[in-house]
Amino acid sequence: MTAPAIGPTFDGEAIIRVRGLRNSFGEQVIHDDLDLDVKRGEIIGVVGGSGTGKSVLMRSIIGLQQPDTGTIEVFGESVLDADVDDSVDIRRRWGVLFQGGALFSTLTVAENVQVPLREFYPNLDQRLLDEISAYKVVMTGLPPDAGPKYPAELSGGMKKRAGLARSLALDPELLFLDEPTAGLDPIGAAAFDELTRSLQRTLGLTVFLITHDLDSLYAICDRVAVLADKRVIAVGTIDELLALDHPWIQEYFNGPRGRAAVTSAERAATISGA
Ligand SMILES: Nc1ncnc2c1ncn2[C@@H]1O[C@H](COP(=O)(O)OP(=O)(O)OP(=O)(O)O)[C@@H](O)[C@H]1O
Repeated sequence: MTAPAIGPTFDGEAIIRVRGLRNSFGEQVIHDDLDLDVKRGEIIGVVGGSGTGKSVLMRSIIGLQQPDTGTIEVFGESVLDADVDDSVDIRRRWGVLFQGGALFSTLTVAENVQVPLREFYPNLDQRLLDEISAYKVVMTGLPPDAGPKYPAELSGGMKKRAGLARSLALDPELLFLDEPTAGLDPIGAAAFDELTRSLQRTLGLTVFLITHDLDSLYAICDRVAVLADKRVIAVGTIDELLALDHPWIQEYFNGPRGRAAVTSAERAATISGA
């Protein structure tokens, strides 16, 4: 069964297409008959209560979690049936920022950015690796002298940017971000949102964004997918979701934090339009 179709009919190209996904750990069923389409070029926010399986969904899509059943296509290719060569070709085209950044603590920022480059292009010479990593560091708003620093020498916001720089190392078409603004103060989080939006526009990225941050949803997401009851119960713009009579959706978007996010989004729109 597909998720309720709400809002405009989806007629664009699906860069991610998930059908009938089921994931379980022992007796615990996380997803059951989950469907989701992600359109090329959009920022899709993925929300849901804690433990509803947002990260497991992302891990399934990127091939780190073998589902019980279902199909997952990315770039029109089946992720689950891909042979080793196809799998490398697919993985080369996406970047991932895991929850917490997951930087290698014993490597500098530049070396962290070079990890995927070395993995996928083992013959690149060191000068080129240094040039590419320096470019990615600056692209994510870090000062150029951040390259030789170790993660422990960076602030929380800088670590996130370093993780983002690494996820962009291979010039991906598709970016997976798992709670990128968690742990940042509101100003740092807003700056990271702005960076995500600007990179998405400049580089023509599609972004799969798992977040609890209502401000991020309002500020940068084109559509939002809601996980509940083991599946995606609705996908649409926030206005479209607000029109649905689902208790979790109403509580989430219309609760005190949701209303505060609307106010701050309206304020930001007024300032940028002034
Ligand atoms: N490798 C694993 N083995 C067993 N259970 C797991 C494993 N990975 C995830 N789970 C369980 O699957 C459920 C969904 O986890 P997941 O991390 O996807 O939730 P989430 O929606 O991302 O939550 P949060 O918003 O708190 O990060 C949780 O109950 C979690 O304990």
